[in-house]
Amino acid sequence: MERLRRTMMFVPGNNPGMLKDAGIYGADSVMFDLEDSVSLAEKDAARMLVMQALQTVDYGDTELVVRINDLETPFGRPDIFAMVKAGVDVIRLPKTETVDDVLETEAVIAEAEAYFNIPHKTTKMMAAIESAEGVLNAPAIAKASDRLIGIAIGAEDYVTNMKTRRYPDGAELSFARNMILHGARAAGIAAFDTVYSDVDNEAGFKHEVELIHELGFDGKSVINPRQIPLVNAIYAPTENDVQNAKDVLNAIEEARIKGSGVIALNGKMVDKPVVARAQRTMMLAEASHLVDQEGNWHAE
Ligand SMILES: CC(=O)SCCNC(=O)CCNC(=O)[C@H](O)C(C)(C)COP(=O)(O)OP(=O)(O)OC[C@H]1O[C@@H](n2cnc3c(N)ncnc32)[C@H](O)[C@@H]1OP(=O)(O)O
Ligand SMILES: O=C([O-])CC(=O)C(=O)O
Ligand SMILES: [Mg+2]
Repeated sequence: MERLRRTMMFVPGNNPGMLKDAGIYGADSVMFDLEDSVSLAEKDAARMLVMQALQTVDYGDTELVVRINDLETPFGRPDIFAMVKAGVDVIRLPKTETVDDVLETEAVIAEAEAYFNIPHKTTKMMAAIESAEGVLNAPAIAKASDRLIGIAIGAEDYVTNMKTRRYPDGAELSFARNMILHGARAAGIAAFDTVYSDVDNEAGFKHEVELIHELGFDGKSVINPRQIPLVNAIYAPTENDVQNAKDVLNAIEEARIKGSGVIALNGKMVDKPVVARAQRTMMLAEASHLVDQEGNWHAE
């Protein structure tokens, strides 16, 4: 079954309390940060702390991601070696601009795996795109390595590069979001939306999540545990969605028995793409524990 990645929670790598408790809030993935939330003076200490957390804390089946410093900095290479050694699931490359950025990072990951006798390609990657150059290269970046599980937009750096700022309607991100989504879908990998920094603005956050859900993003980076249930609520199929999906699947089965690939259900055409969407709804409902294995609704 496809892995759910609705929420990926940033956790500053220099905060031992947050690192220890990061797994308890129900994020699908946690992302320990060694990059922009850590000051230069704390880079080495944060790397040690994150490594220790990965090796000692039980995060259950939460996906473990680390945002490293890029290889242009003196921290990038030691970050990769430490995280590969500690068994991180995914390394997130920040500020990715070109295919070469991905390939250079991948080469160091492969070197670290060989050095620590870890099977080749154990460590997955994701690339954050945070500039005009990166956005224009998004489709190629998404196809640059078979280690990539997804690409993400990093809007704070992106709007800075674009000489604008973030606005409530998100018009300034429209082109970048669409490039990243199309790049990801064309490569068959996941697309992640960016952080929403105004943590106390619940209405504004929900508005943004509704927009990115409608566009087709797999999920969103979050910076605070309070944002997690808000994303999950918008991504969860409703009981009505599940019923409709089941009706579609039953109707197409009836059509198949009659030797047809198309049938009308309540006056609407049901054919292959409608069936594919219904199957995805059932997959999401099952992965979100809203239905049992027979597809019966059992949420409270
Ligand atoms: C542009 C970029 O690069 S964004 C990525 C880098 N930025 C980050 O990683 C920031 C991460 N987030 C944070 O540091 C914080 O959530 C802030 C500063 C935004 C808000 O902090 P607060 O107002 O203290 O948050 P809040 O009061 O909601 O915290 C409630 C609890 O959740 C914990 N918590 C808050 N954010 C996080 C987090 N990101 N990860 C883990 N735990 C967290 C707090 O430690 C607190 O725990 P406690 O109740 O045991 O004391
Ligand atoms: O990737 C993110 O969502 C956070 C980030 O670094 C940015 O917005 O610049
Ligand atoms: Mg950034």
